[in-house]
Amino acid sequence: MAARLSSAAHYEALLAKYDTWMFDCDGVLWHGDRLIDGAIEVLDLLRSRNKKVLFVTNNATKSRKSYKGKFDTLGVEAHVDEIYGSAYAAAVYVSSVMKLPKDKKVYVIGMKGMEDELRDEGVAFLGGTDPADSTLSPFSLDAFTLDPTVGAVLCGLDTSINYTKLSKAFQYLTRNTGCAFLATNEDSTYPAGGGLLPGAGAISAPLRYALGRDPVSIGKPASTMLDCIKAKVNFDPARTIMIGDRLNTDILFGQNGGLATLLVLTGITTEAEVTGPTASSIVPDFVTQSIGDLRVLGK
Ligand SMILES: O=C(O)[C@H](O)[C@H](O)COP(=O)(O)O
Ligand SMILES: [Mg+2]
Repeated sequence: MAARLSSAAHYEALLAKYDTWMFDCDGVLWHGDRLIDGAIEVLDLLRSRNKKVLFVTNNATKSRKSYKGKFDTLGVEAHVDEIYGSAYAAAVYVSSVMKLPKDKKVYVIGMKGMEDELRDEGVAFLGGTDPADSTLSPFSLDAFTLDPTVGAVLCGLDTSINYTKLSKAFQYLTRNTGCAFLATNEDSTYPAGGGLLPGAGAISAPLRYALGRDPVSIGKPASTMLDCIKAKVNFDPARTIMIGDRLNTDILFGQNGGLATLLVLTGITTEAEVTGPTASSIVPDFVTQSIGDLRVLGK
C-alpha cells in the first residue's frame, strides 16, 4: 500500500531518508513549457539541503545540452551532467552496449535531440530530420535504395512521423540481416501543455504491428538509463528516490533499480490507478498530489 504524503512532517521524513532525488520531467516538473506550480521552489529547497538532484526523462526529442536550454529558459537550475534523457541513453546503448560496428549506421525515426546524442557518441546515422524523409508524398519502393550499412533502426518520439519513415524503417528491419529494432522508450502518451499527446510508444507501434516483433526499449523502466547515470554519478540506491508521474515507466524504473519511489498525480497516473478496485499492480512507496506540495518545508 502506498503511503500518502500530506504534512510537513511527512516531507521532512523523506528529506531525512534520501540524499539523491531523481526527477522525471514531463508530468512532474512541467507540461510542455508550462512549469508545475512550486517545482522551482522545491528544487531550490532540495539543493539548499545539499540533496543531489538529477533529471531522468524518457523524452528523446532533446539532447542533454538542449534540455539544459529548456531548463534555463524556464528558470530552473540544472546542469548538463544532472540531465539524463532517453536519447542519450539510446546513443550510449548503441555505442557501448550493443557496440554497433563503426562501419554501420542507425536509421533514425526521431528528432534533433536523438541525432545530436548519436553524433556526440560517434554513431553514424541517417533519416531523422533529413528533409528527404520528411515528406507526405507516397513512398515508392522503386525509387528507394536500401543502405546495406544500416545495422539498427532507432525509434523515438517524432512529431513529424510519416509513411516514408515507417516504410524505410520497415525495409531495413526486414531486408538488412540482423538489423536491430530499438526504441528510446514506449510511453503510450505524455502530458503536453493543455492535454495528452501520443508518446514514443505510439510512434513505434505501427512497426511493431507490421513486423510482428517488439523493439528493445532503452528508456525507463529499463535499467540502461540507470546504468548511464551510475557511469557518471556516485549515489547510493538505498538513499535515492525516483519521483515520477507514470507507473509503468518511472515507478517501475525506480523499483527495478532498488530506489524508493514517489508518485505524483500531476501527469499521467490518476487517483483511480492508485486506490480502489482498478488500482494498478505497480504500487509506489509514496504518493503525493504534486511535487509542489513539498513547498511547506520552506515555510
Ligand atoms: O516519449 C514520450 O512519450 C514522452 O517524451 C515521454 O513520455 C516523456 O517523458 P518523461 O519526462 O515523462 O519521462
Ligand atoms: Mg513523465
